Amino acid sequence: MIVDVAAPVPFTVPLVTRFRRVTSRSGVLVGGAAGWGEFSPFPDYGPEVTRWWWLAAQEAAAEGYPDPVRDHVEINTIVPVVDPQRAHEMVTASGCRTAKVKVADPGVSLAEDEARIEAVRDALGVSGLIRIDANAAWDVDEATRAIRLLERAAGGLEYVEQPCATLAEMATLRRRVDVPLAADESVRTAEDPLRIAGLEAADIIVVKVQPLGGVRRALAVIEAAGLPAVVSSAVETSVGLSAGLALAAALPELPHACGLGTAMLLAGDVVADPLVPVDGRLRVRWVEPEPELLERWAPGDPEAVLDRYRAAAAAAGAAVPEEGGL
Ligand SMILES: O=C(O)CCC(=O)C1=CC=C[C@@H](O)[C@@H]1C(=O)O
Ligand SMILES: [Mg+2]
Repeated sequence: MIVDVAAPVPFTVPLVTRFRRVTSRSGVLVGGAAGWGEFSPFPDYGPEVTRWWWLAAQEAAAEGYPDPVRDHVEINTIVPVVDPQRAHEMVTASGCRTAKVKVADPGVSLAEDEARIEAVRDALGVSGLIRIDANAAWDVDEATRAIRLLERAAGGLEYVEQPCATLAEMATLRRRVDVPLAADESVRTAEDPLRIAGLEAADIIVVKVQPLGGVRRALAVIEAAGLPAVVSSAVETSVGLSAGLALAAALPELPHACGLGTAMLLAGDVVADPLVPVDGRLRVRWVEPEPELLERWAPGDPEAVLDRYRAAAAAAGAAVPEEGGL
């Protein structure tokens, strides 16, 4: 698939809080006949992985998105590893009824995770939902112990996201604890969800559009897995978030809040009216970057960013234009 567009526009936007060991998000925006797409893989990925992210951007630009079946999507707020007071403030300010709390970060104690979760419960009230994300940090025994403690601190958990690294561990843990388990890092290729379902390793799959190569591919993966999906962002600008919003809007069933509330983790955005949830929901709409904002967020080293884009395109077996503007 080759897109008939102006050349890709590189950007770098700082994060307000360090997240996933990065302090800024860099990538490329690509405009086409159907709209705008974002290519923003995390820095540690090589072309064999980033080619999927490239395909997602091309889909948005060239084909656009499937028709939505809903006009709003319920959103969870995200609580990074911050102190309890900050966690409380973030949840209150978000207006969301569901919060996802990061836990088990290296060097952070379980007691600190408990205190953060208690603050989140206080901010949400009894009717709110709390999910936690351990990013594969625990083995089965550690996970069993931590989940019992953190479930008590939360007064009930909606689910635990990727407690352990492997599907075998997840399957064992799932038989030991009552809390539902969600697979995130274990969902990176189209085959993964099928294995998860087959091994009964998770109750829910977390799905991100860019790593799966686009909205249509993600829809097919979810259908094949036969598990409820939570659509999450890859901490993108509002252009990338709109691909997640399109996926969430097109899914026949959407029983959980989606992880698309990450615009506020960025110090700025490329669109004039960013996709920030209002009353815990995002209205389904598509966005366009503003030329002045693209200038503001132009990277110090645009060639380095564009090189990654070209390498991804080459890995995907396509050619991309070298030069141009908006
Ligand atoms: O799910 C959300 O609410 C927000 C997105 C989010 O948490 C993540 C996005 C991208 C990379 C991650 O480390 C992180 C996650 O692990 O889920
Ligand atoms: Mg996760």
